[in-house]
Amino acid sequence: MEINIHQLIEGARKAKGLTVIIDVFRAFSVACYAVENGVKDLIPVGDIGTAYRLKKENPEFILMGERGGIIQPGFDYGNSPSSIEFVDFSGKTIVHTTSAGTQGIVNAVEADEIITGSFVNAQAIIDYIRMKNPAIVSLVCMGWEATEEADEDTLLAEYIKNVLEGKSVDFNAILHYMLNESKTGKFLDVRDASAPPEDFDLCMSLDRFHFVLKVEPFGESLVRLQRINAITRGVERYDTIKQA
Ligand SMILES: O=C(O)[C@H](CS(=O)(=O)O)OP(=O)(O)O
Repeated sequence: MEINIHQLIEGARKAKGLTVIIDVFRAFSVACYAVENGVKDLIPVGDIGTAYRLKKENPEFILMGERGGIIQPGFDYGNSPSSIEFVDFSGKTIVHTTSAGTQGIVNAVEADEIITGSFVNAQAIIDYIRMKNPAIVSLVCMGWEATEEADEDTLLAEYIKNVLEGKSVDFNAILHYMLNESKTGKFLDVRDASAPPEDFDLCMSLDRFHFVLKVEPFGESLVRLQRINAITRGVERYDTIKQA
C-alpha cells in the first residue's frame, strides 16, 4: 500500500486511490456530529451559491457552514460542533459548505473513492482503509481556507499513515502540541463566538465515532456523505448503513 500525504487544493486535485479529505478544524468533525445526530442526507458543496439555491428550492433544507470561519447570512448553523452537539437532525437534510473541507471534496476529481478525515473517527478511517486494502491511499490536508497548511490536519495524516505502517503513535503528544505550541490550535481560543473554545475539545475527541463518511453521488450533480459504521473496532468487518 502506497500512502501519500498531500496538502491543500492542489493536493486534492492530485489525490489518487482511496482518498481521505482531512479537515479537523472543523468541517469533518462537525459533519460527524451531524451524522451522529441523525441527519438523513448531508450534502457537501463547494460553492456557497449552490447552497443558497438548494435552500431556495427546498426550504426545509438546513444550511450549515462558514466563510472565514463565520456563519453566513441565511445559514441555520455555522461550522461549530458545539452548536450542534445536542441538536436532533433526524430526517433532516443538511447542505454543508466550508472554506477548506468541502472544497477538498469537490476538487478530488482523480480519486477512486473519497472519505472524510478527522480525529473524531480516526480509528474507523484506519480500519476502513485496512479493510479496502487499496494500492494507493491519498491523505489530503485541507488546512486553513485551503490555502495555508494547518498542524492538526497534517498531524492526523501522519497519525493515520503511521498506524497503517505499523509505527507507534502518541495522541497525547499531539494534543499537547496542539494545545501549547500550534498556531492553529490556539486559533480556536481567540476567535469570535462562531468558533468557541469548546470546539477544540470536540474536534480533538479521538475516536468518539466509529463510522466513516463516504462521498457518494446524490441526484444528478450533487454528492452526499454516506455513513459506514464500524461493527468491530480494529477488526476488518464493516456494515454499510444505508440512510433512510
Ligand atoms: O470554520 C472553520 O473552522 C474553518 C475556517 S477556515 O476557512 O479554514 O479558516 O473552515 P473549514 O473548512 O472547516 O476548515
